Amino acid sequence: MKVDIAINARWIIPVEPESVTYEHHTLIIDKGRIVDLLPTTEASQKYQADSVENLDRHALIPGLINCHTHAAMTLLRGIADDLHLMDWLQNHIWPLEHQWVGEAFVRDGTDLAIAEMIRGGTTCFNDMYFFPEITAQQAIHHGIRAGIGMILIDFPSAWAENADRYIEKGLELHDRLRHEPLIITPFAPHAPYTVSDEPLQKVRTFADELDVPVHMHVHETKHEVDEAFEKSGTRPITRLNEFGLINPSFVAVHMTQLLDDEIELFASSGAHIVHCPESNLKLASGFCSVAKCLDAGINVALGTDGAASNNDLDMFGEMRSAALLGKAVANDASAIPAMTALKMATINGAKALGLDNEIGSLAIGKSADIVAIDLSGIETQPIYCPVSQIVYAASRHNVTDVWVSGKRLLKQRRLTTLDLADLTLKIDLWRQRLSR
Ligand SMILES: CSC[C@H]1O[C@@H](n2cnc3c(O)ncnc32)[C@H](O)[C@@H]1O
Ligand SMILES: [Zn+2]
Repeated sequence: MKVDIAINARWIIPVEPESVTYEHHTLIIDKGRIVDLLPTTEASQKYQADSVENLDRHALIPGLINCHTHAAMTLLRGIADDLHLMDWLQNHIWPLEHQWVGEAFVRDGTDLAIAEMIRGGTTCFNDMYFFPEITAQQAIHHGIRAGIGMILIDFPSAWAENADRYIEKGLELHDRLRHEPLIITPFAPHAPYTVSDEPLQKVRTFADELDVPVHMHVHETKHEVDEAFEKSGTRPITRLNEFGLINPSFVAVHMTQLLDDEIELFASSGAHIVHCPESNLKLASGFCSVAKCLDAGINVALGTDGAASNNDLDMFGEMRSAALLGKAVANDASAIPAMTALKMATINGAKALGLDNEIGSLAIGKSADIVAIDLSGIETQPIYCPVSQIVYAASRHNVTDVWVSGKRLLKQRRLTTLDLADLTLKIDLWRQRLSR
C-alpha cells in the first residue's frame, strides 16, 4: 500500500492507551493523518512510503499543546521581571502594550513565539492577545495549530475601542477563520476583574451558539479573589457560574485559591483547568491544587502563559514543574507522576480545546501532530522508562523533528517554515525600540 510517510522509532508513546510504550514500531502517515501503528518488522512489508524516517534513538510523542499563552509577548520577555501580578500588569506591561502593540509587534512577536514553540515540540497553542487576526495569519503561514482568542476586555486598546467592538471584531474573525483546518477561535474574555457583566453574558450566549470554548484567566491570585469579594460579596467563580459560564466549554486558566465546593463545581460541570506552574511561581501568584482537582475528575491541561511572565514557552519545563510543584502542594511524592504530566500536556489539552478527536494522542485516524525526541544523550541515560526521561530528565533541546498535520515543521532541529537569521534581526530592532 502506498503512503506518504513511515516513521520508524525506537519508542512510540501514544498517550492513549495510557501507560503503553511501543518499542521498534512504525507510525504510518497518509494525507496528514495517522493511518497505522505497527511493528517495524511488519511495516515495510505492508507499506511503501514516499518518505521513510529512521529514528532509532528517539521517542515519538503526540505534539505538545500549550493551552494558555500570549504569543506576541515574547517581545516583552525579560523587560519587567520579579514583580507581583498587578504591579507587573498595571505599572509595566499594560503601559508598554499601550505604547507598542500593533500589527507589526504582534506579527514579529508571534513569529518568535512560533519558532520557539516548534523547536520545543509544541504543535498547538491557545492564544489570547490583541490583533488576533495577525496571530492567526502567522500560525497558518508557519503551519502550526492554534486557538485564536476572540479577546474581550473592558478597556480600549489599539485593536478595539469598547467591549461591543471587541465582540464584533471577534465574531468577524471567527467567521473568516471557520474553514481553516489548523485554527479554532475560542472566546477569550481576559479575566473576571477586567470584563463586566453585560459583555460576559454576551460571551455566554455567543459561545453556546457557535459551540466554541471560553478561555479566561480565573483566580490567578488571592488579591483577585479578595478584591472581588470586597466589592461584590461574591467570589469570581460564583459570579461566572451565575452567568452559566462554568460548563464543558469553559477553560479556566490558573485557578489558585480554590475552595472544595469550587473544585466540586468544576468537576460536576465538566469545565476545564489550565495550570501554568511556572508563571504562577514567578509572579508568586499562588498554587493550584492540581492533584486534588485531578482526583476530583477535573480535566487539567498545561500552559506556559506569556513569555513576559514565565519567561519561556517551554512545555517540557512546564511538565517537569507541574510534576514537581504538584507533589509539593499535595505533600505527596506520588502525586502527578510523569505519565500524568505528559497527559496534561497532550490529551488533556486536546480535551480542553474540544480537539480530542483530532489531536492529543498518536491514535489511528487522528491528525499527524508528532514530536521526535532524541534520548541517546548521556543526560537521558540509562533508559528504564522513556516517559520518566522525557518529563524528569530531557529538555526541549532534545526535540529533533516535529510534524503538524503530517507537515514537517522541524527537520533535525532546523525550522522548515521560518528563517531564524531574518527573525533574529527583526527581534533585535524591537529590543532597540523598546529600550529607548
Ligand atoms: C486581552 S489580551 C491579553 C492581556 O492579558 C495580559 N496578560 C498576560 N499575562 C497575564 C496574566 O498572567 N494575567 C493576567 N493578564 C495577563 C496581556 O498583557 C494582555 O494585556
Ligand atoms: Zn495569561
